[in-house]
Order: sequence, then C-alpha cells, then structure tokens
Amino acid sequence: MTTLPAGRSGRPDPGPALVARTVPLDPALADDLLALLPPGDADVPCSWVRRGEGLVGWGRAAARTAHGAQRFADLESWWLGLVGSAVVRDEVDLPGTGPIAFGSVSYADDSAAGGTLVVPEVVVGRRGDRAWLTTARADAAVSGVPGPAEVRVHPSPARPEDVAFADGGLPPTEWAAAVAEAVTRITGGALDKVVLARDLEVSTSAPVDVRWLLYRLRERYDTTWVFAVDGLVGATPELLVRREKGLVTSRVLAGTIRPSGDDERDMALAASLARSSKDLEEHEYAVRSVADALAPHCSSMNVPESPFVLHLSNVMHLASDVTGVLDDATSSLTLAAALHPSAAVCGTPRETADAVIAELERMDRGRYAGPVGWIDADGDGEWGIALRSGVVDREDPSRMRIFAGCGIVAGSDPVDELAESSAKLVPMRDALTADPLPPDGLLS
Ligand SMILES: C=C(O[C@@H]1C=C(C(=O)O)C=C[C@H]1O)C(=O)O
Repeated sequence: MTTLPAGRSGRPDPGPALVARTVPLDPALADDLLALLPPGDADVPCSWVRRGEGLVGWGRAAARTAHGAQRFADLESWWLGLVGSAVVRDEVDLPGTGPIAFGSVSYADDSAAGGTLVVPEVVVGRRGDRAWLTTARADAAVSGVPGPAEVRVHPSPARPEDVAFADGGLPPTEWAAAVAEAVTRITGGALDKVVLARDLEVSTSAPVDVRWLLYRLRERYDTTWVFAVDGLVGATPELLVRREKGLVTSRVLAGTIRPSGDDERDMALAASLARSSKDLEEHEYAVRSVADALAPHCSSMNVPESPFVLHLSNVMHLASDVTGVLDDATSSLTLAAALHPSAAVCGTPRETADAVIAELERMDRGRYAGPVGWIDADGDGEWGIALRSGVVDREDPSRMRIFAGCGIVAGSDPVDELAESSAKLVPMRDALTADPLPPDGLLS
C-alpha cells in the first residue's frame, strides 16, 4: 500500500485534493475490459487496451487542457501537483495502479486541439492474471465512491448508420501532387524525409458511439494499442515510449507495404520490405530520431541494427524495438515530449520537415500523430503515437475526421503513397462501416 504525502510546493494549484483508492478485482470481472465502458458522450470512454490487457476508464474526477509549445510541461506540472497533494490508498501497487491520467496531445505546437489529461472516476486495469479497480474523486466530501458493483458488462453499442466519407483538407489528387512536390524538395537537397498526412470527413446519422469503434478495432487489430481519450479513438501499432520501473521501450515503425492476402506471396513481400533500400532508409531516420532523443535520459541503450517485419491485417511495417535503462527521473509524459515528433510522423531534419508539413498538408493534424496514452503517480506510463485514428467532432458528434500519413523519401512514388495512405485508413473506415467479423475474428 502506498500513501503519498500531501502538499508539494511550487506547483500550480490543482484544485481540491484528489482521493484515489485501488483495490484488487476478480480477474473474471475484467475479462473484457471494453465491455465495462458505460454508454455516454464521445469524451467519456478512456481506453488503452492491447491483447485483453491494459486500462479502461470513465467519468471525470479531474482534467486539464493546455495549448502551445509549453503544453507538455503545463500538463506535467499539473499532474505532479495533483498527485503530490493526493490521498492515495493503493492495495495492488503495479504500474498503472493508484491514480492515473489518460492523455492525448496535439501534433503541432500551434494546434487549436492542444493537449488534455483526464483522470477518470473509475479505472479498471488488467495485467496478466491480475486485475484492479481504481476510483478517484477530486472532492473528498463526496460520498458514495463507486465500488466493484459498478464494474459490469454493458450491452453492445449500436453501430453507426448511414456513414458517408468526403475529402478532407486535400482531395486525393492534390495530396498526391503535394507528395510529388515533397519528393522534388528532397531530391533538391532541402531535406531527407517528410511525413505527409491526409484526412477524410465522416458523417453519420447519429452521434458516433466510440465504444463501437473500439470493439471493432480490437476485433481486427488485437496486437495494436486500442485507445480512446476525449473523443480521439484509434488502434496504433506504434509505441512512442513505455516507462516502467526504470526501463524505457519504444517501438519505431517506418517503411510500409500492403499485404496481398496470399500467405506465400506476403512472405516474399515481407522479405522484399526487409531488403528495400528506400524503406530501410526511411526506417533508419525514424530509429535514429528516437535513439537520439532517449540517449540523454539513459545510462545504456539497445538499438537494434536491423528491423523486423510487423504484420497487421491492413499493412506490414519495418519495426525496431529500442530499449534503455533510465538514469534520471523523467516521467513517461516528458519522455514522450522529448521524442515527439519522431521522424516516423515528422521527418528529417525535424524543423525543415515540420515547415514542409505545415506548407504542403494544408490541414491541422489536431491530436492525430501526437502522443496518446496514460501516466501514473510514479511517472510510469505508456504513450503511443495516435495513428490509424479519428476524432469525434465536439460540436457535432455525428461527424468525425479520420487520418493517415506516409513517410516520403527521395524514392517515393506519389501514386504508391496514395495507395499506402488508403491502406492506413482501412482500420477506421472498416470500424465505421464494415459488417461484424466472424466470431473467430479472422479475415475472410
Ligand atoms: C503516419 C502514419 O504512419 C507512420 C508512417 C509509416 C510509413 O510511412 O511507412 C509507418 C508507420 C508510421 O510510423 C500513419 O499511419 O498515419
């Protein structure tokens, strides 16, 4: 059991003290984490679930939104103040127990979306055969803190009806022209790599139930982190950083091909991806940007010399797991800030790539391609890159924007990149529209 002391000076006043309690939960009650999410508005469900493990939360005990270049520092400082004065009883004591915040932060400093940390009133976590329930209240005077009786399976959410897609910031042909322009800049020597993204507008006949999207993403992309925070929802295969008891891990992805659906042919395609100099070059930039950002915080690091091929049902990626031993107290959120934006979503050199993105993409990425994840009171946590994702419109929750981007290097072909971006839109498109999968979750 951990009891944190009250009152850490020098932090912004976080408001009333947070009271948080974690108790063990019968793992059978947490067999299906997503099914525990109650119905509600798009900003209610919080999720970070992979292969049946992770965290779900709902309700708001406390929340903070921050904008501008200081948004990470502002959120971190608020979190330290909040947990520094919190009264905590943690009977489980694992990473992710005690008070936690789910968070999502905009890609760009100047985005209107900013970044938000949400401390749910109820969190259920599962790790291996252990499960727990955390309840949090910002006002200790409130009685009737929810208990295990609140943890129950809810009826399946309704699927979206009359779903229609429309061009976002740039129609596909104009986006392909932007890719061609980026290739010209790269071959002209202005930069080495830039990631260009595009968006689609989605409309439906009723407010989107985020839980439906989570269920569908989990069915088909069980090896990804299926996330929801404040109306941002997706299934990311890319882990920006995990900090757990002094160890840091980052899964870097860059270099992509589309599977053919034929196993034998896909094996040959995977082998060609692992040898493709264009993809290896693109991957190397991304790995280097992550290793360089982690190095100042680590006493030792393991940076693999060559990537492996990660198979997803819509795409295959070159992937590298970079690991390190942390030698300072930097929190997972501040590590995410140091790593963001990696060359997997920005480019090389970073400043030039960011300027080219702002000029050629002609849209605000919002929280797409920004860090999304969670942090606990010790600073441990997991932050993915918000890819294969979409955001529910706050003003009109029957509308969404979904996003996908591609790394552009000297050898990139605009038509291929357009096809790749379409393949990366498949998870969200299918979650919104496709028929339920057969019970075994396999693709037909
Ligand atoms: C930018 C996205 O994906 C990123 C770009 C990749 C690439 O260009 O090969 C691969 C994985 C991600 O790092 C996206 O999915 O939107």
